Order: sequence, then structure tokens, then C-alpha cells
Amino acid sequence: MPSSAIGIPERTNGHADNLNRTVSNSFNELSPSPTATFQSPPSSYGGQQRTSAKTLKPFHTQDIKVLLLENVNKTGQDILKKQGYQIETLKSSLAEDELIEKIKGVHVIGIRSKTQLTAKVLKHAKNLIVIGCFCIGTNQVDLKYAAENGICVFNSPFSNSRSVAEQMIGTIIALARQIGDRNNELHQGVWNKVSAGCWEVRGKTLGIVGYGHVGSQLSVLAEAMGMRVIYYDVVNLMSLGTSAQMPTLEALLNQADFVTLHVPEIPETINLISTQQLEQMKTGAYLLNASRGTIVDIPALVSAMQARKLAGAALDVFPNEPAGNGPKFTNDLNSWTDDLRNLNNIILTPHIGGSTEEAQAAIGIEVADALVNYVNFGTTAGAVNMPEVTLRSLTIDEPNHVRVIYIHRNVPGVLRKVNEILGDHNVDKQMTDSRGDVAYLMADISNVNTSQIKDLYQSLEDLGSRIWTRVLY
Ligand SMILES: NC(=O)C1=CN([C@@H]2O[C@H](COP(=O)(O)OP(=O)(O)OC[C@H]3O[C@@H](n4cnc5c(N)ncnc54)[C@H](O)[C@@H]3O)[C@@H](O)[C@H]2O)C=CC1
Ligand SMILES: O=C(O)CCC(=O)C(=O)O
Repeated sequence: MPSSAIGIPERTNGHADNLNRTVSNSFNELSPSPTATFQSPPSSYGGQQRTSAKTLKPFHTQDIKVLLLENVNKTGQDILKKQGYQIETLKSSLAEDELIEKIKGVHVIGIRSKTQLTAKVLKHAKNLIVIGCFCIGTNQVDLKYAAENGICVFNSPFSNSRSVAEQMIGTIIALARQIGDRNNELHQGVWNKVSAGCWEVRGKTLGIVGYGHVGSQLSVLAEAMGMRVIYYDVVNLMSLGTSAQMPTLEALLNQADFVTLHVPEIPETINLISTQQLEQMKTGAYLLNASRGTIVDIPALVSAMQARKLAGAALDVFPNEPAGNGPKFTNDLNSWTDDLRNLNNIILTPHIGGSTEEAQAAIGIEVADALVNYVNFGTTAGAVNMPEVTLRSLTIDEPNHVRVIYIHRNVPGVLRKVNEILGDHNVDKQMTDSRGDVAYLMADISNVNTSQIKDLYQSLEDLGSRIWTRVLY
């Protein structure tokens, strides 16, 4: 069935400057499909969950196409399947050309940290209405381009934070005791019982760069082991326990025995740790990075390790990471890979900071719920690139109501024009908000009969400011 027949409009072309839609919702399918399987959203979404909530039927759910990449957890798959959506799952991410082909037909895409949803890729995503990042980081998505083209993006802001913090605790001890090297040697049959250069972590100073969800959780765990915690963050934050905020990154680097990085990938954090910062660290200190691979200048790290400036390092993330599992961590990926592999006391892990059963199950539920609420009800609560807009559900005793969702460019005069159109009906409730250049309006209007819906939709579509119109009923 073509997308125009299922209530999700298709983009006319892929250019960012053309935000118009050409095809409408499915007005010839106003009677509910006998096979439609809409569910009320789960109970974690506040006002949306009244038992008497009306099930909105903007389209046949079985026509919604969902592509899930990078082994999204079964918890998330199950929630989406329960809606009747068509789900295709792949264990790995896709190269750009394959992704462009696949994304053309889907309404919903779920990814983790590797899939690059650039403007170039999204230009081909003519049916896409929503992206679910089943992870914390959203640097892999062009959030601005997505918003300007009416594509809402969700993530899971903290479901794997604890897992990352625990991995860091294990890694700090492993580095302090050179456990990685001893383990490698014994696997080769070499018994090497040494204490030189091996330390307790008690009383040592942990320097946390980025005191957000992961950094602050790590702070608490590290203090419980008797470490002194200092941190640096661009925001002034409350110190947990007896930790202390440092005025500058340099001050932290000068004092810390272990420096651990927990910042997002943004232009300001690329190569945050390079030759100069490594020089500012104490001789014999350790560096850990589980944020994003681009935060550390890796050739500079290799030099610092070779010069014995640092006693050890741990990297969970790399500038280029393989799309899937296998013997792929070679110089073909990053030119310095062999140099890293040849260093002593460097722990290399394949981006598994958030990879625990607990974290992945929780992320699957959280992001899939957000996707369902967006597709079925237009709710943007928790969106990372759109204004957050939500209204309580329509109820079953409100039969002639429709929910209008109008994503538009944030320019003067739009609300007046929209309300002129909606004003022919009774606007029961309405919420609108803007974020940068994009605004999101949600309105529940009553006394609308089905023959009026198409005109209502078309009038909104005809406004020059529109990015995307949906009418749910
Ligand atoms: N290795 C893995 O599997 C995982 C990696 N991550 C990465 O870790 C990053 C951090 O995660 P969260 O703690 O949840 O993020 P968050 O957003 O809660 O905290 C980040 C903190 O960094 C601070 N920050 C931003 N720029 C800074 C700068 N230039 N210098 C110092 N501080 C700065 C922010 O103010 C904020 O407090 C994520 O963005 C993600 O890239 C997250 C989860 C799993
Ligand atoms: O588990 C993943 O794929 C990514 C984890 C991560 O880096 C994140 O949540 O930002």
C-alpha cells in the first residue's frame, strides 16, 4: 500500500528548504480497520493512560513500517510489534548507501550509536516521522535537519548510565593493577607475578570530566571505594558526597590520578584531550574514555603512552567503529589501531559501556514507548529536537473529536492562521511550543464530522509555514 494511503504523508523531495508535504492522511479510510490493532499507550505516560482513553485511528497500524538496526533489545521490538507495526530488525548498522535504500520506505527507524543519520541520508527518508535512538548519545543524528523536516527524535537519557559507571569502576581497578596485561600474559602461558607499578585505588584522586548522569553516578561509586573525587563541567553543579568541582579542566588534569571522560560529542569536545592536556596530566596517571571516540586525540595518547607519561589508558569508544561484530578492529578502520593494540596496560573494549541486560531492556521499553506515543498520539514528551508537547487523551465519550498536529516553521502569524482554520470547530484544548526554528502545535477539536476532516487537513497543509500535518481521530 502506498504511504499516501496510510495517513503518513510523504516528502516531495529531499531538500531541506522544501518542507512541504504533498499527500494527505487517509481520508478514504475513516472507518476503523477490522485488523487495526491500536493499543492505548503504557501507563508510564501520565495523562495519556486513562482506561477510558480513546484509541485514535489515523491509519492502519499494520501499515507502519519500522526498521530497527544495531540489535535493538527484544523489549523494544515486542512493544512495537504489539502495535501491529511491520518490523524489520537487523543486528548491525548499515553503510550509507544501504541505509539510504532502506530508509526510503520506513516511517520509524530505531538505531543505537553507530548508525549515522546525516542530512544526506535523511533526505531520502521521505516517509520517516520519527527516529528512536536506543541509547543516550544523539550525536549520530543530524538533529537540526530532522527537526526542520518534521522528524522527531527520541533517546533514552539515563537508562544505561549506571552500567557505564560500573564499567568504569572495574576498569579503574583493572588499570591500577595491570590486570589486562597479566590476563593476556597468562593466556599466553606466561606467569608474571609483579607488584611494581600496581596500586590500590583507595586514597587516589579520580578526575571526572562531565558530571552528568554517568559522571555523577561514577562519583558516588568511586567515593564508596575510598577515592577522592574532583570533577570539571562547563555547568555549575551540585557536588555529590565530598566531591569537588574544579574551576578549569587544567586544574583537574593537574591533580587527578585517574581522568575519566563523560562529555557529549559536540564541537567543543572534539579532541578535548590532546597533546597539551596530556602534558598537563600527572606523570603516571591514567586516562579513561567511554564517551565518544573523537573526544581524545588518539595519536597524541599513543605518544604519551609510548613516552611513559601515562601509566595506562582505557578506551571503550573510537572515532570509527565497525558496523557489526567480527575481526574488524584493524588499521583499515583507524590508521593507529595497531599502535594501540601494541601498547602495555591499555584496556580496549568494543563500546560496551551501556551493554548490559538491565540497561538494554530498560532502553528498549523507554524508547519504544516514546515511539508509540508519538506515532499514535503525536506526543513529543522527552523529544531531543522538538518542543515537548502533550495533551491528555481523548476519551471514548468524545466521539466527534480529532487531534490535529501541526509542525511548522516558527514564524510570526502562524497561530492566528491556524486558529482561523480550527475556529470553525470547537477547540477543546490546545498546546503549542517552539524550539528554535520549529514549532509544534497539538489541538483536540470537537464537533468534527468525518467529511470535514479532509478540508481541515488541506487548509492546514496550504499554509506556507507548514512542515508536517497529521490529523488523528
Ligand atoms: N560507552 C558507552 O556505551 C556510553 C557512552 N555514553 C556517552 O557518554 C556521554 C555522557 O553521558 P551522560 O553522562 O549521560 O551525559 P549528560 O548529558 O548527562 O552529561 C554530560 C555532561 O557533560 C558536560 N559537558 C558538556 N560539555 C563539556 C565540556 N566541554 N567540558 C566539561 N563538561 C562538559 C555537561 O554539562 C553535562 O553535565 C554521552 O553523551 C554519550 O556520548 C553514554 C552512555 C553509554
Ligand atoms: O549501546 C550502544 O549502542 C550505545 C551506548 C552509548 O554510547 C550511548 O548510549 O550513548
